[in-house]
Amino acid sequence: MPALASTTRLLILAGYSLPSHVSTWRHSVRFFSRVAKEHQGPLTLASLGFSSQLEATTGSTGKRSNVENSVKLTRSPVDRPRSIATPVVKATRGSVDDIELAPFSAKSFSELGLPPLLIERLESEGFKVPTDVQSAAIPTILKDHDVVIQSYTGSGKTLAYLLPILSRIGPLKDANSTLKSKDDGGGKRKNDIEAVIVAPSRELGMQIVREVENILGPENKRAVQQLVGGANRSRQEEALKKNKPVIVVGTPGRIAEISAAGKLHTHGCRFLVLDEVDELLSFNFREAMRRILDHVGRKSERRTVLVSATVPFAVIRAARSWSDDPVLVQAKKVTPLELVPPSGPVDSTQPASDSNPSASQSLPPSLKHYYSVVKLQHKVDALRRCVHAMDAKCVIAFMNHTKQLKDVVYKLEARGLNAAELHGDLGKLGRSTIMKKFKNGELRVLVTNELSARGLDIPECDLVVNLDLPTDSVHYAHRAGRTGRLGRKGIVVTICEESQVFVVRKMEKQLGVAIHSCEFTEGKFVIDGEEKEESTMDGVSGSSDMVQQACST
Ligand SMILES: Nc1ncnc2c1ncn2[C@@H]1O[C@H](COP(=O)(O)OP(=O)(O)OP(=O)(O)O)[C@@H](O)[C@H]1O
Repeated sequence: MPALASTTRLLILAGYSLPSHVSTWRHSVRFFSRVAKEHQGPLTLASLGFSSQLEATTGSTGKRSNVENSVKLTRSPVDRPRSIATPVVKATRGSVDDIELAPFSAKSFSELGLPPLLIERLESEGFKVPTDVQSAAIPTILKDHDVVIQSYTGSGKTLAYLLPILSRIGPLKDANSTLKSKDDGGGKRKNDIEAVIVAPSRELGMQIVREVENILGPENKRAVQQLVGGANRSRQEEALKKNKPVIVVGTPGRIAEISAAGKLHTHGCRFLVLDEVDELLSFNFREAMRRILDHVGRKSERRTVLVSATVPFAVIRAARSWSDDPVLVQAKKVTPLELVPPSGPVDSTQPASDSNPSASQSLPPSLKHYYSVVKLQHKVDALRRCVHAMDAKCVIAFMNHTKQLKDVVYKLEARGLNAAELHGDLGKLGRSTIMKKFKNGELRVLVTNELSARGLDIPECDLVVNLDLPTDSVHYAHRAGRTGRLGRKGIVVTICEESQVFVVRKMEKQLGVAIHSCEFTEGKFVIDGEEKEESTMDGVSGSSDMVQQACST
């Protein structure tokens, strides 16, 4: 009985009172898995016709029973399946008026069980409607589950984990939240940090800090402290001592360093977030990550959140060892980890197919992909022609080697394009100055390496160019995801040599997207062959729409 099975699975995750044989979380996962295996498919909240209104209830049971006032999802007034078709939502936030394809499903943040103070702050910052992944992740984390969040680039994963955290700790937390706080006699020391958020780059770390500060508001900014590498360490340590923040956000090396120096107390940490987790698993971060994981308390006593647009199976393995009965949260879908196939939930290294439909789930659907074949020595000129033909205003060009960036910048500037290089060898100040100039439109082209591929949120970016081929489809996805954020239109152009076209074709298959061949001649963007008509309608004209929108924001 598939319908019954699905409903039961929904009820379990949604926190409905369960029959006594599934009254504990462990039981429920086992039961859940059994039913889900019978049913063969992931849990879908919206498709089963439940609204995500949350109400306080008492008597929560099971492993998570330390949540005395837990929340439960209630049925919508009309108890029948709601359409899962993506609604067209007009953005209410000032700078995001151009959102056309925003993947929202819950109608408001208040439906998700967030405390009133936090909702007020969200509204004053212009956040009115949660995205799909936020609609799925917020109630799940509020229900005290460990999660792996996977959703395409620019879909709002940061707020998806920040909001449930801020509703449990810090100045905006739910006044009725009865989770043991550090002052409740929970055995924690006064200066213990309550949430540790780790990101692989300084830029991403700083971006997350800004997002937390925005939500907290100016009077509460001190509740969060950045601990990113490249910045003055003693100042960071001073700030920790003086401000006693509840949240720290930083890069693995710096967090590990300050922790090893005994200046950061994270043993009582209640939330550990690993953003861009697949990157954090890389060899470079191994030692620092080990230190962090060894000093954030027991996994049963904290909630662990792993996040990325690309989730290879290594992440699933890491989640199993670092977190406690985690679930995989995707937009409109929550799946127990034991049901995730060994190929991974989003295996962008394998061809997209019926059996691997999720390969394309790391890319925003609104993106258009093209490639252009040129000789090696004409690549930079092709980039220049591409920028002009698209009339793009905010362009990120990716290369593989830091040494070549400067040369490209010189060539572009010599042809009248404002450009700058961004890479890890620049100091923190230099990097942030360039980012500022790029964001405020002083620079038209940012020439960069893999450093900028992960997590950077520059909503105005209307064109991404691969001046060198990315090493694989995962890298392609993260680079491409710097444009087309939150439902905006975006264009990705890969400039390559004839001998590299087969690599583009391979990534096309793995990602499950069409990458059309194109040229830039006489200031025009020309799509080759039969693809021309289709793309001219919504690609070329789309690009000029996009550019106008980018200009107006
Ligand atoms: N509910 C919302 N309403 C309006 N804007 C939102 C909402 N949620 C997030 N945003 C904005 O959308 C943009 C993208 O969000 P975010 O950076 O969290 O995406 P992401 O999924 O983490 O992307 P990536 O995978 O590239 O890291 C940000 O500018 C953020 O402020």
